[in-house]
Amino acid sequence: MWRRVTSLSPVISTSKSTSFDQAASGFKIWRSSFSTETPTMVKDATTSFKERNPFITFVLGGPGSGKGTQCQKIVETFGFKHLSAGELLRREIESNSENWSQMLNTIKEGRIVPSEVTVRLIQQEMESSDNNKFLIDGFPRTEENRIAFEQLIGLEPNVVLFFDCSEEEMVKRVLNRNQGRVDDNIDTVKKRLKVFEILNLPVIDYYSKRGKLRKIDAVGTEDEIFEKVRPIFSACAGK
Ligand SMILES: Nc1ncnc2c1ncn2[C@@H]1O[C@H](COP(=O)(O)OP(=O)(O)O)[C@@H](O)[C@H]1O
Ligand SMILES: O=c1ccn([C@@H]2O[C@H](COP(=O)(O)OP(=O)(O)O)[C@@H](O)[C@H]2O)c(=O)[nH]1
Ligand SMILES: [Mg+2]
Repeated sequence: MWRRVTSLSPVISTSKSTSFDQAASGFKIWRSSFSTETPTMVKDATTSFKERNPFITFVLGGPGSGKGTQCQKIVETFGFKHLSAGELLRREIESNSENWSQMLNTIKEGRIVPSEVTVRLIQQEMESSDNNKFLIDGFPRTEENRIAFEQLIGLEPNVVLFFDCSEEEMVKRVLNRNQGRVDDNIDTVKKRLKVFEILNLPVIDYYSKRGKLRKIDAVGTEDEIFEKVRPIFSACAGK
């Protein structure tokens, strides 16, 4: 029997700290290649980006909960710029960028790429965009991701969407996705669900306590779900 992830005990039983270590493991050497100092040029770009007063939405939910699908609809209706963290990482891998093989292995195992990498990619996309309304899809996936974004970008999201979906439905959707992704197989999906529960739910809880979370029941047709999403943006976009 599958249950909704928000009330689910781990699919593979390990302690929280063990799983966190698993999710973060393998990055010690990789991590050490990143400088902790922010170059002056980057600081200037970040300062001017903040002055643009962007509208930032984080879009969260387990694998297959429909984040990308609903982001597409939000883009069409409300004109946001869609940044999928997973897509940005996949693009990096395809372009054979530095650390591409570690990124690929991390994704294959359903673990989380170091924050510095992901935040840098998101930052580049936001700063080079003419659009000032952003949907950041599939990020932050961990508390560490969240804190890194706040520290490096110096901003918090205006709104956080959470697509709440049963595990049964998420597994079904991921296995039918047919996009040739290395992580859309049953073994990796189980790991991703576990990483979602242990590392992502605390982020969702954090934003819930700060009054920023908009939880959406993600079971139903794509259009039915979008009708629940629409009022959240109509309120701020005047549509
Ligand atoms: N409401 C829905 N009902 C059925 N299938 C859906 C629904 N929303 C999305 N899908 C399909 O499920 C798969 C996963 O959706 P996607 O938007 O990629 O999810 P996520 O980005 O959260 O992993 C895709 O093949 C998509 O077409
Ligand atoms: O901020 C992120 C976003 C994604 N990923 C990795 O990229 C994979 C695919 O993410 P995506 O958001 O594309 O998957 P989805 O939830 O949409 O199925 C994740 O399982 C992680 O391994 C990551 O490490 N950090
Ligand atoms: Mg997606």
